[in-house]
Amino acid sequence: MDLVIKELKKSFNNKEVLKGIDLTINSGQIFGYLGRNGAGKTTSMRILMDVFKGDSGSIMMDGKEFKPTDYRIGYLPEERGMYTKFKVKDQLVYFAQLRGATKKEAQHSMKKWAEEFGIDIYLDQKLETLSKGNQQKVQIAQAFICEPDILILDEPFSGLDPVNSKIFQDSLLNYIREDRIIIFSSHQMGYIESFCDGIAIINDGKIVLDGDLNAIRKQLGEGKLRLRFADQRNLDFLTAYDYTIDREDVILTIPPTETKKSIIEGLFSQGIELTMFMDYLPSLQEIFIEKTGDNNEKS
Ligand SMILES: Nc1ncnc2c1ncn2[C@@H]1O[C@H](COP(=O)(O)OP(=O)(O)OP(=O)(O)O)[C@@H](O)[C@H]1O
Repeated sequence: MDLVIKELKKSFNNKEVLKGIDLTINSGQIFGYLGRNGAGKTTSMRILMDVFKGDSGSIMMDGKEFKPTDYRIGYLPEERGMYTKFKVKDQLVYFAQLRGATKKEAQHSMKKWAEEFGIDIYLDQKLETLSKGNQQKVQIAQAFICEPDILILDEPFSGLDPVNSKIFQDSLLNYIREDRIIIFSSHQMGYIESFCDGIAIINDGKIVLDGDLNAIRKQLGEGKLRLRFADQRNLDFLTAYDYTIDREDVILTIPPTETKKSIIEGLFSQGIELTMFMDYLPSLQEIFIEKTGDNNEKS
């Protein structure tokens, strides 16, 4: 499946929140959607969910107009919204039925996902009697129930301890299928880096970067080298170069007159003890700050 969003705009009270979003989201992988607080992520996801309409623009699925009612959509909202006074099992069955399941299918799916996330022992308890982390697992089970075609997860890891994070990561990776779209929004860059192939960064209502994460890292790292020296206290031999320090490493910009090879050979010929050198690949955090930081906002 290919979900293609074009020129999507949305204003609230005359304030333009989405300023013409262009995005392509492919099935069969986890798509990472990033942006600073208030950038417009939730607004875009809510339009996809048909909570409200965009003011203009188009959303197409496989070349046809996207109709949310044609798909099962699982949503884990950032502000968790379940009924705290209801029993866990009743809520899960309710959400399954909302997604079009019969009572029998709903019961079956409720049991399956409750077991998957280890909350089957709480099924007869009211949600409010569970710990925060266990409530979070109920919310996650709710998103997966009835195997949605489109799964939208907003900060799914918040509140999970490392063991439960791992259970959730495994479930998420198992869930990937060619006929499923998974959209994952988080401020925790490590998770996006470890799961997502395609990413998009939204800043102030516009997409400022999108594509395959590995390709983006390669492209943005071009022309730079990561070097590590046995002794980093005195780097006088680098004065001719433009470089920055990243913990124990030096990130060096290759000048137009030189190549990777000439730099390394030059260092060796001076007898400098180089313990590691590699192509520089910026982290997602560095990319994010570069694309959404204050300097960028002013430009
Ligand atoms: N229903 C609404 N009415 C008025 N303004 C809204 C509404 N929903 C969102 N906004 C505004 O739209 C902007 C984008 O909000 P949105 O929730 O989409 O951001 P976000 O990227 O999801 O942020 P966060 O990372 O903080 O969750 C914000 O300025 C927000 O105040």
